[in-house]
Amino acid sequence: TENGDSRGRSGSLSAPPPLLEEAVQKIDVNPPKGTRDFPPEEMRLRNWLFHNFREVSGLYGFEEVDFPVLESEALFIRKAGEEIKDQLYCFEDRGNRRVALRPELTPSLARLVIQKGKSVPLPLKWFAVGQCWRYERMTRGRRREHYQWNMDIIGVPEVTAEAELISSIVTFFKRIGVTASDVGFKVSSRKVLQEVLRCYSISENLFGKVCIIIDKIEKIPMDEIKKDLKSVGMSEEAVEDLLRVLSIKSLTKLEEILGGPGEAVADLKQLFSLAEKFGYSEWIQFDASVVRGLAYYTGIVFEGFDREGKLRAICGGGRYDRLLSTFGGDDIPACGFGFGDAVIVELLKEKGILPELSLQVENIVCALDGDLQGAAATVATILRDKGQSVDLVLENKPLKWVFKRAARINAQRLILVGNTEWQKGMVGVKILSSGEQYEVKLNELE
Ligand SMILES: Nc1ccc(Br)nc1
Repeated sequence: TENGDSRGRSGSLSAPPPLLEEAVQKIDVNPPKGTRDFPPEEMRLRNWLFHNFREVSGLYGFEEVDFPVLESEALFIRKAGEEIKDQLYCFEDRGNRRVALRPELTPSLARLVIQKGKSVPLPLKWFAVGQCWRYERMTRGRRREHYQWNMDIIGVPEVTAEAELISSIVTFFKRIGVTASDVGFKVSSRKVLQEVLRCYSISENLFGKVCIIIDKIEKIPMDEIKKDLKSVGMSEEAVEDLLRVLSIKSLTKLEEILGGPGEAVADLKQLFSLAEKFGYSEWIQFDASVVRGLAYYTGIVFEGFDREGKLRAICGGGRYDRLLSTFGGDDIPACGFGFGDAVIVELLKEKGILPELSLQVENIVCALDGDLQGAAATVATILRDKGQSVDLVLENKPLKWVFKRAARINAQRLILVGNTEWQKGMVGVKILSSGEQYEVKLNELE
């Protein structure tokens, strides 16, 4: 050892020196800023939520897909000044590649669709549940990760695709006890914006930038919105007209203002008619101010909101017909949505409808004597092979301790392996809800 002293940590001559003297380095046991752990109770809630995501996706015939959390940074570099780009969790890896933790799932999905090419016949109905990241200055103390449920329909240009997607979210809400009195969907189309900008012969390449500015309409002061719109080249008159159009809440009014039935109005009328047929008319409303904050949307956009107006958007989505071609793929129409795992939980808490989810174990098996631990393991295996859940007590513990643990894990039955019974090939069974107890032959235990 360094100091030539052969005594170990205990200082006695006999103890050998410790094999590896690791300096104790007290670590921060909290997760990194903006991230969450999921201890058992939180994990049960998350699993319940994801189970409903998956069940609904299955009801709509969607197939699950997934992608790496780490993507090439290039997938998310768009020049429209989106928040998602400003907060990209990006870095240079050891191979000097620019990479990023994905801030959303849609670009990865688009990449995979292009990669698969003709080998996957259209239309595709894919869903994913994945963790997404942003690097935000912690000044606002907001999270840096959340899980998103995405559903996307690739290869369907008709509005039936958007109507189907909104239907799937309505189905999800109904499954978890959220009603049309709790939440709604604001629906519009970016073609509204397009038609206004065309009136002022504002070039299409400003379209993305203008959308991103408009998306902040409820987040920053109106004069800042106007200043930003002018800074991208819009005239005073164009800005005033645009803002007037965006305040419209009726399709009829929109048609008047736009001077007749254009594509935007036609699409929205079809969507509202399909909503009637799907049976979710009471869940949706036209609101021209909805543009969503992602540059790639090209048509109908929608967002789920809580009617009390206390929470941020619950979910959002829309049509993105140009995204695949901007990645070098074919010109394939697409639409989809993202549904985060955080706001919905806040809503359930607000409404007092969080599900009661507790650990449920069918059996707790305990050896009454130290030398019966092996016998207890045999009993546990017999039950598990029959598909029964078993918490096997792994040490010699007093019965008081066993009963306390049985209560904590909500065990339904206590299986006691004692010498007297075991000699007869039997075990003791206690039904913990009723207190009823009896002995049963091992080969009759079920
Ligand atoms: N896009 C994104 C990623 C992570 C969080 Br938290 N919120 C939004």
